[in-house]
Amino acid sequence: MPTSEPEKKKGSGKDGLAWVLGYLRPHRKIFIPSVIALFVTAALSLAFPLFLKDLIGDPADSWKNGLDAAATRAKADETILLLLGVLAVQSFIAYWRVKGFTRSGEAALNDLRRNLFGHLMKLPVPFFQDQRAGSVSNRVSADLGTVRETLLTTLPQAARHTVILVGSLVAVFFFSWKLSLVMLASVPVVVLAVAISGRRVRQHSRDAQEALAESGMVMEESVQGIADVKAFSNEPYELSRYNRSLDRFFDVTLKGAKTRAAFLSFIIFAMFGTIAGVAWFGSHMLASGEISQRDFMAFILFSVFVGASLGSMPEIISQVQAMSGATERLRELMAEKPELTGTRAAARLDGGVAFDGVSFRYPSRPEAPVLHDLSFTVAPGRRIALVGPSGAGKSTVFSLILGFHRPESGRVLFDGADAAELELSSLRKQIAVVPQEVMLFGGSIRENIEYGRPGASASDIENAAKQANAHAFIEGLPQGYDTLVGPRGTKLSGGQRQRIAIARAILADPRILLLDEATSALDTESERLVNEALERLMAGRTSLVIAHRLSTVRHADTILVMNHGRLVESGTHDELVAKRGTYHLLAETQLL
Ligand SMILES: Nc1ncnc2c1ncn2[C@@H]1O[C@H](COP(=O)(O)OP(=O)(O)OP(=O)(O)O)[C@@H](O)[C@H]1O
Repeated sequence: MPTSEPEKKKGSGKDGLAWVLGYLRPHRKIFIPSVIALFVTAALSLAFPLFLKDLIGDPADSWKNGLDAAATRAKADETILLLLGVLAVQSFIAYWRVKGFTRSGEAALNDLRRNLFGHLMKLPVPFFQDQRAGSVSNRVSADLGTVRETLLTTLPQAARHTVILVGSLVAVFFFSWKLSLVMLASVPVVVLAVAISGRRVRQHSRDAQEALAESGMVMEESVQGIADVKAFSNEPYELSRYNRSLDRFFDVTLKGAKTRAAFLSFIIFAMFGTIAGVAWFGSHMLASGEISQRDFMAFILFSVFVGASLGSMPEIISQVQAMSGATERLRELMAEKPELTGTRAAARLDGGVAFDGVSFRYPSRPEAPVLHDLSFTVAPGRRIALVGPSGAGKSTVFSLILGFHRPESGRVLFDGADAAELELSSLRKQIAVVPQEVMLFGGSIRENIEYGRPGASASDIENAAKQANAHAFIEGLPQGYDTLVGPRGTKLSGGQRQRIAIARAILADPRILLLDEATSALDTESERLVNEALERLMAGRTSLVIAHRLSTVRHADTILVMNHGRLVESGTHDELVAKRGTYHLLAETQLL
């Protein structure tokens, strides 16, 4: 994530928790009863040691005190029935609690996921250009996974263990304050250990998350570019890259594991060592008749509960800390500024486009100016060819027209109105792009064409395909319009993909057309079909074409010749040829 954004919210763990809990607010009607049920079941689980101490302790005491064995048995029968009753109630409530938690938690998480995705969609193009492939999506899904785990598993656990801890502590003091004091002697040591290692555990978990996301990114890059990977026989290289990132993850995890392992083993020793010590002290008290068998049993059972709850706290704390790291990153993402947009909705455009003294450099490379004081005017309905050597800035002109970037100085104008004042979405709806390398979305051909105007009728889609010279070949496919095409349309040829993109643009019915002509040659028939489709698409619309073919430039009303981000020549083909300047050179050397 770029760090240049001024508005970065660095929340504390508590803020992060409050942020996540904020998403639970709309679902409180289910969440709050679930929390209450959680406390009730936690409290009820204390009944277990309470009844158990009677079952185990009473017979021993009555035997010692010479009481009637039959009465003791009857009391035990009564106790077990009560205990089973409590367990049944506890299980019944637990069923609803788990359901309620899952329902409200997952609903809240879905709201969060929706909000995040909605916000991602609003972020400016440069934000994504500055990221490596998949890094945003990988990190978001890893972080959401952590938040989910904490919300649905760890927080309920924390609440349960807290209730059990407090209840058990009250119980141990009640049954023997003397033994309790012996037991509690170890608590300050444990608290200190938690305080010291907690921060380190948190840092390690954040590092581990990042390292894992990094390896996910390597996989994503390799999978996305699989054709190139194979073409260059670079599988071993990619494997070694993946291995390196896994090793890094492993190292970081191991480092974290050391802290956690040391912490856990310390806790285990302190905890169970204390219980053993207490049992020893208690048996002395028992021997001198200072405590009854029943109370001693109660004390031991509740101490085990105290130990178990305290023992689970480090895991809970480290998970909550992991969540606070995850929410911190998610909130940073939410704090990224959305795309700047004007407020005035662009009315139906005539199609006039102009650059007025536009200078521009990419924020990621501020040292390299890309456009210098570029000015040109395109009258509505005209056809403009942009030519120039590679890196001249032609695609950048398109990006500025689409509002992906804002000029550093100067203005981009539509029908004379400053683009900065116009609402981006209303503007983009009137612009269509036919890129050089057409990427089709995973889905049917119909859906891919419909992307130009979501909700278009089947007949509109077919008409668009007919005008784009695509209908015939689509009908020829076994599943026709329902044929599924891969994310990159691998099942279709370049020319076919282009005609689908043209059909999409025809359906969108834009006023302005941005066309990046394919450099790769199509066979003559395919090229004729594509050109015919393009002619129909361009008719009556303002078209800007990054041209690579002489036939295209010949038909342009005006040719803009760019070099090093400047407009060096403009005019018709004949005028420019006569000038014997840059264009002439480009045409001669077939560098168009
Ligand atoms: N996202 C980006 N971040 C930084 N620099 C960029 C970015 N995109 C393009 N550039 C740089 O801007 C300059 C102009 O690039 P642009 O893609 O507009 O040229 P072009 O004329 O379309 O070239 P080509 O015909 O090869 O596509 C180049 O020097 C390029 O390296």
